[in-house]
Amino acid sequence: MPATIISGTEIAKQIRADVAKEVAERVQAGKPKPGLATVLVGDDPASHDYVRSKQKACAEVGINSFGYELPASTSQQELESLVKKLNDDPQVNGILVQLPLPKGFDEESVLSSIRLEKDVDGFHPINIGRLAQKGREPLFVPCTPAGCMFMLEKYLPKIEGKNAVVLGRSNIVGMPVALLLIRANATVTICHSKSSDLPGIIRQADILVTAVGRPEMVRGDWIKPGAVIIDVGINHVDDPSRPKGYRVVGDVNFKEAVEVAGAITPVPGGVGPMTIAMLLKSTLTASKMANG
Ligand SMILES: Nc1nc2c(c(=O)[nH]1)N[C@@H](CN(C=O)c1ccc(C(=O)N[C@@H](CCC(=O)O)C(=O)O)cc1)CN2
Repeated sequence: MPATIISGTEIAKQIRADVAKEVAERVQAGKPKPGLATVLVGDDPASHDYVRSKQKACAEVGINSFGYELPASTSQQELESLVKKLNDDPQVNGILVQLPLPKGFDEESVLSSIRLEKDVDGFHPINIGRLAQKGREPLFVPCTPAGCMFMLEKYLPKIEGKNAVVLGRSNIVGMPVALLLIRANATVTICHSKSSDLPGIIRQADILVTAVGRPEMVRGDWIKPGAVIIDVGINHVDDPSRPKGYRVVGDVNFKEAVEVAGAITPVPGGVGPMTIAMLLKSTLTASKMANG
């Protein structure tokens, strides 16, 4: 039997509706609207698209968004001064600096300059550090990993004791998702491009999260029958038959994997939409922390 398709689009729609409802109730009760500042540096087209989508999503759920677009020639100091100004702005509950920053910026320093209470992206080194430590709680968790866990928990009632394999070790996805899986009491293996015998490692996975950026790298015969697969990869592959000249595929060969897995996220329409839904949820949480 083919795998259940985990539709991020549908789950995200529900989360967005819940956020919209709560925002409307709060505004009705006299609370201020939540506010998200988006900071975009440079002219990377994908980053522009993502920030536009985030601003549109904010508008749809009643969150104010304040967009800041800076040229790639902006200095580190100018960027951090903007963040500091936003830290002090009571209308801004969350600050999102779109990543990656253009070459030459000290990303860690920029992320560290965001006030912890406004770090809705969860990338502040203190929030990440707390995520990595037992008994410590981050104020916010990075949005894509949070979205992965939300989907996983919906389809797998018990994560505890399962073998989870994370393919990829990026700061944005691989490492934080591995930390979240450990917190959920899974037995976690992180593997990457330098690991030997990737197919052998992946065949042990009851849960597989891929975030490696290699189009359709994971083949169907690498998958343990019944596994739950969360494919975070967004890879553009040339396809002259498509209007844009490319199609978007994940890190997993979907056609093959769907015949073996128990459940799988599609690309597009899987983890991507969850990233933005979790950002809206975190911005609402930040507003509640600030305004009661
Ligand atoms: N500050 C941040 N920067 C980046 C993050 C982040 O969470 N915070 N994540 C990614 C990009 N990203 C959001 O910023 C993002 C990526 C993909 C999607 C999405 O919905 N993708 C669609 C497919 C899009 C396509 O066709 O190309 C899908 O998967 O259905 C949303 C947000 C890096 N930077």
